[in-house]
Amino acid sequence: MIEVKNISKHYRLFERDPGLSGAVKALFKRKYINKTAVNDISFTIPKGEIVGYIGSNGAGKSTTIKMISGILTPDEGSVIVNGITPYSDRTKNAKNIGAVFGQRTQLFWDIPVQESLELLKHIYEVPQDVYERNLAKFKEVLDLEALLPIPVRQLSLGQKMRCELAAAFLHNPSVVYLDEPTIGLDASVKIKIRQFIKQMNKEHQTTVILTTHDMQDIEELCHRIIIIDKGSVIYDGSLLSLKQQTRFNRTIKLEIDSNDGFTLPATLKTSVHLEIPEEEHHFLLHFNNTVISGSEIMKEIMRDYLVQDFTITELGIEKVVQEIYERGPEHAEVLGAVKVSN
Ligand SMILES: Nc1ncnc2c1ncn2[C@@H]1O[C@H](COP(=O)(O)OP(=O)(O)OP(=O)(O)O)[C@@H](O)[C@H]1O
Repeated sequence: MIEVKNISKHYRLFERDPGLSGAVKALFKRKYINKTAVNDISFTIPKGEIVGYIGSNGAGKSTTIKMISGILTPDEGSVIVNGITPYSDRTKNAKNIGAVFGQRTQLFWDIPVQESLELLKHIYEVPQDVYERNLAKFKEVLDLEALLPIPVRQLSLGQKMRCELAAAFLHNPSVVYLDEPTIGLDASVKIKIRQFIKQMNKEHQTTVILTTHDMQDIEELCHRIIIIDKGSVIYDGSLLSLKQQTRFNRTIKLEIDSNDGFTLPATLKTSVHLEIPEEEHHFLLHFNNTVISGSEIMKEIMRDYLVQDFTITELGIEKVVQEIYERGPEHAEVLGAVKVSN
């Protein structure tokens, strides 16, 4: 169980006037400004949940994760993870958690992966039988066998990431923080990694906080997402409800046999948004399926037009989230996708 209560983090930044005179002035008098990276964030994550923690670049994701995992201390507020305050009790906290932080490694650069894992076994005091069982499983699910004799520095990005995940889950931690675990990886490695996270979560009830810009990761792994923007939570809820609440969550691609163009029937004007793409005789109709169904729309259109073909697609999460990022928290209400939790 993770309880985050009203945490904020401000960075103190050194500010210098431009040019040579600025550099000289700064030698004698330093000017600082405060930058708020995380602003009064609260949420609770029960045991066994996989939560996607997402936001655009610089939104404050890493800063939040660093506070929850004990690397940084919040300036205000508090964090409790399984009864422990992570930044106050770092040693005890380390035994309970696993982490993969993007480009950084917890494996030893110059020695074979197997020896790195052995060392971590001792550091985390993992019983031999648990170690052997886990290693056997990791070999199978992450396809590790061939990588174990190789030093980390000789591994490709995807190979290294598979080993990092094995290291993060080696001691059966109750909470795992994953910061961009699939960044830059090819599709087959991404699939492997997602399968592995799912399996570990299912078998051990591992709580996972996943930070990623890859919306496929979110779609496949997380029922709940927390979206932050400019340091504040702008959405905390299910992925499904985010999609449903978005202004348009479906699109009909329509091909009609008409040289006179296409106008929306009056009955659809309030519920359907028409987009006219470059392609001749093709039209896009955006709508929300909780307001009007695709078949109702098609019935109306077929009264006036000869429809050659049509397809209905669901709005991908990329689009939903992109719209929220672009509009920002101040416009999120218009989008109808906001449920602020704190
Ligand atoms: N050590 C630091 N010193 C000063 N400012 C920092 C520091 N770390 C982060 N920031 C600033 O705090 C804000 C939040 O940064 P953070 O790294 O938490 O964002 P993020 O959501 O993880 O971004 P990204 O997706 O790009 O990794 C940014 O404006 C960043 O410039």
